[in-house]
Amino acid sequence: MGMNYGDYQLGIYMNGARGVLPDLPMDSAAMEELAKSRMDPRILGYVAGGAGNEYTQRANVAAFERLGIMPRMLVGAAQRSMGINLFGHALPSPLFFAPVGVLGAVTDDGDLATAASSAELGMPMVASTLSQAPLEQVRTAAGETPGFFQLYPPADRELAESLVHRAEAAGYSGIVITLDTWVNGWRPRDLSAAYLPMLTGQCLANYLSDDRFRKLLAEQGSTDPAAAVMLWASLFGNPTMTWEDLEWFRSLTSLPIVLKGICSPEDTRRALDGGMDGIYCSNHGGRQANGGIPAIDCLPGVVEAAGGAPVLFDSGVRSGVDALRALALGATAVGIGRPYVYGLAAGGQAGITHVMRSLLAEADLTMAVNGYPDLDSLRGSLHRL
Ligand SMILES: Cc1cc2nc3c(=O)[nH]c(=O)nc-3n(C[C@H](O)[C@H](O)[C@H](O)COP(=O)(O)O)c2cc1C
Ligand SMILES: O=C(O)C(=O)c1ccccc1
Repeated sequence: MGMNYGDYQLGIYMNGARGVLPDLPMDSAAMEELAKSRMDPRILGYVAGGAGNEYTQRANVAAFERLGIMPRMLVGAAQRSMGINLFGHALPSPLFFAPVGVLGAVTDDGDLATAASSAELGMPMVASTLSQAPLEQVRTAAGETPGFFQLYPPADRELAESLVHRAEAAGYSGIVITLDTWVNGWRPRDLSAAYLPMLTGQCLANYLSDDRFRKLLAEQGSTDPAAAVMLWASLFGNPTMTWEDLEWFRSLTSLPIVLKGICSPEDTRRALDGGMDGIYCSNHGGRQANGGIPAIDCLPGVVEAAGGAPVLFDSGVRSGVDALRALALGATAVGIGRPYVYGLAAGGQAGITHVMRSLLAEADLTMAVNGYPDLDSLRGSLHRL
């Protein structure tokens, strides 16, 4: 008899039958509450907060509730498959770890704990440029599971090249270039605490360990930590980038490149015409711009314009059912963001793994109940409420 991800449920009930309750919460909202009680208030504000009055952040989540899955009976869905193929990699599930740049500020080993969960679950991690452990160590900790490196292209092109070449050498399977964070959005929670983790020197390991960055630092005259932070701040973003730079992106690597932060069909076509290999539809969880469109409402247009190219999606996924909704709208793979960060804060690596297993189990059981044995059959099953 094959295994289904939903079997995680049975183990929990069996434990209960011998008097053992789960030591971690069973849904995203409860996990978030527990994490909040265990987090430093400034880190909590950074993770939980978003742009402006956080309308877009809330709307991202709320928009999922308007999408209902039609149940179909007597389909014989005893075995479900959630496997996907992404850039030639056969993956056991469609979930992945969205890039989060302050994992190392949540717990010292946050990046490595996430990578260890990635190894354990076969679920790819998109490793952020802003990590506390250098990208090489993160890759090693992810073991056999393929992973992607998320690049914030710095203003210095040689530094960008150096980071990409390091990612290639370390064994990453592709590069995710984030386009929506050239400047930091207006974030009242962080402003009230006057707190940005990177400015206290956290999560800059990829820069501090980089030959090009160190050369630039040496040229500045001072190599003390404050000077390194100032150099980082001056190089981090590059708001002058335009579509003209796609050729340069393409020249950086022969690995697959995915552009993150695309929400419009026009931009989707432009990216693919310019030689990009995939699209990552996301509004950064409402952290960057307020007053936007819920990301899930942008997904159908992006999928259509992508014409079969892989479409990754994140922003607002809080349950296994939300993941199914995004897959039913045509996403190839679904990124989990804040929920696994709360798992990390509440329970370390075991907390991350529990969050991901719970999402997978809920998705699998919902497919079983509703009569969808695989992800292809889910397509077109959504009804707008
Ligand atoms: C604390 C935090 C840090 C993040 N850092 C990065 C990052 O370094 N690079 C990036 O591309 N996206 C980053 N993101 C955005 C996530 O990849 C993702 O788009 C977002 O979390 C999705 O929204 P959700 O978590 O509300 O579902 C970050 C998100 C959070 C919550
Ligand atoms: O917090 C983020 O979402 C993020 O990715 C970021 C990166 C650099 C500066 C500010 C925010």
